[in-house]
Amino acid sequence: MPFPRLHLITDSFAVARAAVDAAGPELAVQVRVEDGVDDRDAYELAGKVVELCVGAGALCLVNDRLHVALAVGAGGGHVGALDLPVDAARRVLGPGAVLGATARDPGTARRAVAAGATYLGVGPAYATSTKDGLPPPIGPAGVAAVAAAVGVPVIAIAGVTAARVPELLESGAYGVAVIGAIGRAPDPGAATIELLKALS
Ligand SMILES: Cc1ncc(COP(=O)(O)OP(=O)(O)O)c(N)n1
Ligand SMILES: Cc1ncsc1CCOP(=O)(O)O
Ligand SMILES: [Mg+2]
Repeated sequence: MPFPRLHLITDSFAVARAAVDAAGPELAVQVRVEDGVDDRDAYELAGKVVELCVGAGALCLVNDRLHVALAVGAGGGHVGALDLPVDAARRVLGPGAVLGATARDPGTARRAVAAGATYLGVGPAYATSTKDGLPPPIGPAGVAAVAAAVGVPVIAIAGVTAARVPELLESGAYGVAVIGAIGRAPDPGAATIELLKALS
């Protein structure tokens, strides 16, 4: 199965289940819990999501907490500027794991790939209310600058909707990552299908 173009970032098993039921192996589910959540709760959620994903052929990734990713047998993890450095994360996960890294500019992107990143989460592409404290959006042009600089999949993140997917693909993005477009949708399964159609 090719690397997934649609990445759902969530801390809800119900949302993950609806999206996996709709997308199966075309989906990556990144388990991302708030900083105040205990490792035990993160472990229990991630274990349920991994079981769901394995049964459907979907990829499960764990945000930040790579020890939890290893403990539950996830496909890999994602790190940003406040997490383990990419080279350390690669050593922790091992050579075969999927390792995502956050980048918003070509220099950071190149360094992350050189350090062992499998894919890059690139943004914030647009403004979003989901996460506070983000730097200014880089827009499709910023995504394009990163995509032109690296040879790994670029997953655009922040403010992503199905309507914005075409311009992101045009900019060179391989795929997208979303929280709200699926997680806050009245019907997460239908929202998942809408995003997959936009990505196809
Ligand atoms: C696919 C993807 N891209 C970017 C991020 C953001 O990661 P990070 O910068 O470490 O911020 P937090 O998600 O930890 O708040 C991501 N998680 N996934
Ligand atoms: C975790 C994260 N990192 C950069 S933006 C973001 C949140 C994206 O949420 P949404 O898809 O609802 O804009
Ligand atoms: Mg992080």
